[in-house]
Amino acid sequence: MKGEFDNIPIVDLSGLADGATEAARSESVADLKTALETSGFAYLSNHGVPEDLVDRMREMNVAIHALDDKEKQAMRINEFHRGYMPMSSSTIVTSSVAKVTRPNQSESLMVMHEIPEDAPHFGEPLQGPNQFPERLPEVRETALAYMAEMTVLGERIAGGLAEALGLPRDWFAQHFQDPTLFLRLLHYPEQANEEELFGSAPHTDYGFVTLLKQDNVGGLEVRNKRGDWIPAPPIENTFVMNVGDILAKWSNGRFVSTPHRVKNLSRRGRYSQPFFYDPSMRALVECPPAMLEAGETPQMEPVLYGDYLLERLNKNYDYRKKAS
Ligand SMILES: O=C(O)CCC(=O)C(=O)O
Ligand SMILES: [Fe+2]
Repeated sequence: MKGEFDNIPIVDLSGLADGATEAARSESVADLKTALETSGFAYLSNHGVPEDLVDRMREMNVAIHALDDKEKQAMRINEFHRGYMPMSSSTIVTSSVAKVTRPNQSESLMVMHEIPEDAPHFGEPLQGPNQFPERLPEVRETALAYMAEMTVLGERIAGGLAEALGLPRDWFAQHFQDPTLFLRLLHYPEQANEEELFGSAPHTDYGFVTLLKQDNVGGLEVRNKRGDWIPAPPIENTFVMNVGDILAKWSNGRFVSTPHRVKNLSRRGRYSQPFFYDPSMRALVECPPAMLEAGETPQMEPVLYGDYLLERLNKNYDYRKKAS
């Protein structure tokens, strides 16, 4: 049943790899389906992303946040949502989970899909240049390689999700031709243990799926139906995957977008790197009639993913509020 869970299952994704047997594929799809219908969260093992690349990305994340403030400010977030966000610059006011009043205790570098300057849509909302630290040229290279691998994983997962919904394997592909990709390189300093003060306040994610790598500090928690916060500690060689709001709507509520939060009460900094795999800005998100059962009606009005996303971003990030 939805929301009834006390732990987050490990789902072996080897069945989604190219060349896997049909039996292995069915098993991965079935396990993914159960996890996403129940908790909306899963640890993914055998995901196919090289661990040395994941480790290099983590090292870059640590190096970025060790830069001095001047270097960070030089890449301060631009109107295309790319660059450095200082501590306390986002408050998740759209959270349906809690009334969030205190800003998140984190700093981050937001990297998105690259747009060549001569691309016809360069300059449109969220289609502009990334910003990387001048002193660390390897960051760009590593982030782009990491996003490319994570996109392959996202595509595989989308194939599995389509099958779990009774749709053809490639059903989502048409909506991900120019996927909207976010790689957020986060640092949560040690924080005070105060009420309503979080590294990341209780929220659900906006998008399709989130694929998170965290270090070994811990502090991520997921809320079940009873209202208990279930810890989601790191498990080696896995990603934590969760369903975002747009996938929950798209699947007519089959998959659940579950509240989660982060509090870093350890005595050291915590580093994490969520990758958000989202549809093209122009994708029309509309519940596929083929997945509806007799008598079932779509719960959502069709929406352009780009419109939906911009509305959320404009409300939650300080740097966008003046413009909106
Ligand atoms: O850092 C984490 O563990 C989770 C971050 C998160 O929930 C988010 O960025 O949406
Ligand atoms: Fe999240």
